[in-house]
Amino acid sequence: MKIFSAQQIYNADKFTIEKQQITSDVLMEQAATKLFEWIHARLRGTQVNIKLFCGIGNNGGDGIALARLLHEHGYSIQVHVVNYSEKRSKDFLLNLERIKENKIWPDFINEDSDLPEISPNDIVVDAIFGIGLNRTPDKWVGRLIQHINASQAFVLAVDIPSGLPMDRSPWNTYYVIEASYVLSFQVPKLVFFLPETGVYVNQWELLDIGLDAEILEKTDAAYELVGRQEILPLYRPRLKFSHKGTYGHSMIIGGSYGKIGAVQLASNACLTTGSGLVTAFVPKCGYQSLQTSVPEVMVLTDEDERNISKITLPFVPDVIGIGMGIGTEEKTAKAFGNLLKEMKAPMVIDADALNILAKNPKMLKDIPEKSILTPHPKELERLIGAWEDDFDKLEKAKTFAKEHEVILVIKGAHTIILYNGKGYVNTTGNPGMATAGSGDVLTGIITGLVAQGYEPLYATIFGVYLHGLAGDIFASQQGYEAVKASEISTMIGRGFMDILSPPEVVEDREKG
Ligand SMILES: NC(=O)C1=CN([C@@H]2O[C@H](COP(=O)(O)OP(=O)(O)OC[C@H]3O[C@@H](n4cnc5c(N)ncnc54)[C@H](O)[C@@H]3O)[C@@H](O)[C@H]2O)[C@@H](O)CC1
Ligand SMILES: Nc1ncnc2c1ncn2[C@@H]1O[C@H](COP(=O)(O)OP(=O)(O)O)[C@@H](O)[C@H]1O
Ligand SMILES: [K+]
Repeated sequence: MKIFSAQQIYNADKFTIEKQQITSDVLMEQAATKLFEWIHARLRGTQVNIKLFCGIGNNGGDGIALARLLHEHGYSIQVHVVNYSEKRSKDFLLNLERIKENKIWPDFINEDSDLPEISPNDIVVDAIFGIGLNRTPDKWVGRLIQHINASQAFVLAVDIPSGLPMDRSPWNTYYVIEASYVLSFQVPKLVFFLPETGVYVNQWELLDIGLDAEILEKTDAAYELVGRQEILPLYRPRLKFSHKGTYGHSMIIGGSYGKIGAVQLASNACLTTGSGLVTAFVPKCGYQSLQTSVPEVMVLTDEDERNISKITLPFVPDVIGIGMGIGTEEKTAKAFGNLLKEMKAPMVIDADALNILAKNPKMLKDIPEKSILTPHPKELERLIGAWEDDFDKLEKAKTFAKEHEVILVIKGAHTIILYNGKGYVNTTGNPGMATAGSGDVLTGIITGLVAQGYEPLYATIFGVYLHGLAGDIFASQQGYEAVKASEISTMIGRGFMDILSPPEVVEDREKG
């Protein structure tokens, strides 16, 4: 699903109005009706105080129109107009007139007004600012936002939590609504998925307000949200008359004394994802434990006992996954540098192999085309330098990925994959996966998919999704705390089954 910028949403808005020959207030009414239906389906007339805080732009207009619909259906409402500017939008004013015709008299909050009381049992509708926010809210509006956040009431944000800009981190982190739930119009917003801004969102859901399909289709979005719908077409079925050679030979290179488990995790995940053959290359000390723990994996050893010092491959693998537990010793860095020069097929580069690259930027030019780099935030910083905020990070990372022609995976709660100027935002995974070795499993999964013939970009998108899904399935059975990297691998098979199962079973995963 495409993620639009604010400007693209305004364009889609305008296009819809022109093509469908409607007026803009009709679109607002559609939006308000969808909001109303969502609330009504859950409350079913329950008597609870609904306090609507409405700005003076179109987000506020949505709020006012919603208030009218709630009132018409017998709900107890109070409308507070947050009067932060003289420049009221046309459709806000129209809806203000309509609500007055219904004998509802909003309370106007200005700079010197007392803040209205909010009980923890109230429902607050946040329609103060929408996607039009372009500067920090005034102090008194900020105080109101803090007052709402302190109320403990359920806060339903319209379109986007007020105070959250669409294209940068907030100017003042206290001046942003901490929404309990966000009902967002038509398309997801990038800020929902970034660590600095996603914290204000909690849960979100999209409402289809009828923006024209043609404009949604033809707009090129810089980011795409990856759900099951995007994943299923990437799946490559296993063929009846295939053999293990059909599914590729993966090489997993890594480990050092005390860190052989990382290779074990990656090799096991690689096999479980379907790689036909897997060979691990480790320092001598890893031989026995690997042979015993993952019997399906073939093992080659370095001449060095504790570290990788010279990588000699007796065959040409289809793909190499490298870096887990490998360390950053001088001799290891040299061996990795030589391998980069020799290898033509794409590699999946992780962990200390990334740290070696960061320390030796000259090596970057030797990375095989369409290789996949999987840094966590600290490793990313070593590669691309410090950033100002999440948007700056994405821009810097995009530039890096383009310059070196690699697929860059920024790992996190919503892992983002960058390639050739475009971003793919993952939707699976959970905080249980913040655990030792879960990155090693991801490297194994992606390597296993490349081995089977998935295009590197698709292998990455599919692999990141599958990894998170396997973690989600495990967590749904045993809870977040019990998620261990090795347990994620045990659910890879269930993950595939989930991806291939009929849609109604997995519908709930499409929400945030
Ligand atoms: N296509 C869509 O998705 C539709 C969007 N609609 C609503 O329209 C909203 C966008 O409306 P607007 O463009 O009117 O913008 P907002 O309602 O977000 O903000 C109102 C205006 O306030 C001004 N402003 C920005 N930052 C400010 C600040 N810190 N202090 C004071 N004033 C500030 C700006 O001039 C802005 O246009 C969406 O979020 C959505 O709720 C709906 O009405 C229907 C259609
Ligand atoms: N809060 C979270 N929500 C979802 N996924 C997470 C979260 N924290 C970590 N992960 C995932 O777990 C993996 C951790 O990788 P990494 O930090 O490299 O672990 P390690 O180095 O221990 O192997 C990544 O795929 C990341 O996206
Ligand atoms: K809002």
